[in-house]
Amino acid sequence: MIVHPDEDSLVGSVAARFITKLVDLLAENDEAHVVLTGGGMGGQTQRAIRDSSARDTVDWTRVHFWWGDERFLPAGDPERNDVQAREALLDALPTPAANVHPFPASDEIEDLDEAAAAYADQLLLAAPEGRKYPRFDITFLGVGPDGHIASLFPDRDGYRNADKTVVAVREAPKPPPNRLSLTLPAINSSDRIWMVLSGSDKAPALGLALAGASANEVPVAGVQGRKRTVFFVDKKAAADVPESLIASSY
Ligand SMILES: O=C(O)[C@H](O)[C@@H](O)[C@H](O)[C@H](O)COP(=O)(O)O
Repeated sequence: MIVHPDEDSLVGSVAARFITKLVDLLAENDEAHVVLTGGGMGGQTQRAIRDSSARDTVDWTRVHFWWGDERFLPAGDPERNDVQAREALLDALPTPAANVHPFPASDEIEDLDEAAAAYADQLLLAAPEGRKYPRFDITFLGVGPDGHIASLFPDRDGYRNADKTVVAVREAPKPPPNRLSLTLPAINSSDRIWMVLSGSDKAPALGLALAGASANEVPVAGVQGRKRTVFFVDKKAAADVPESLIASSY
């Protein structure tokens, strides 16, 4: 857990760390796969990456972008996570369009379940032999006040089904009601999961997750990357975090 005094220093430091990590990953591998999130902190982090003076140290042509979830809306809708990410970051990068992998839009595939299956197919196409999804290097997640991550909300079925990589989400408590999301196993297949959250409304969810709440009640409690899982938070979000956990899990 890394605690920053305020939002600006939080997103600035996550952006710097992301750029450094990508440079290292691309020195070792031909490509890197990054999973983006929607929400306020996702957008702010993306803008901080775009505006970083170190941005051009990354060979962005070898980076692939995926999303952890999407709001099921028509292509180009300003509420879509991919539209927000293009505006905040991707449009400023030389990444080829073929490396950007948004979820289907509701005017491309009308049926939500078919759209979920289509994204699962896209993941499979990019997967190494015998796997269902690419090797995700870094997955960003925001966390809702109810502890949701991506579009995995509390007390719902189907998120932990290891056979599935993508789920159709209906009647989501956060608008819009129809969404698409990676499942928890797909998220947890990522080498690194970086959760970025700020504000006192997030403190109870973070406190519960760290106190051992079930992933069913507080989905963020089920997040566990293969190599590292880090919470990047501001002081307000860390209000209910025991002192002993701060920085020690980093
Ligand atoms: O589509 C979305 O809205 C998200 O992917 C969602 O999971 C978001 O990351 C959290 O709700 C946190 O959002 P904030 O950072 O705005 O609190």
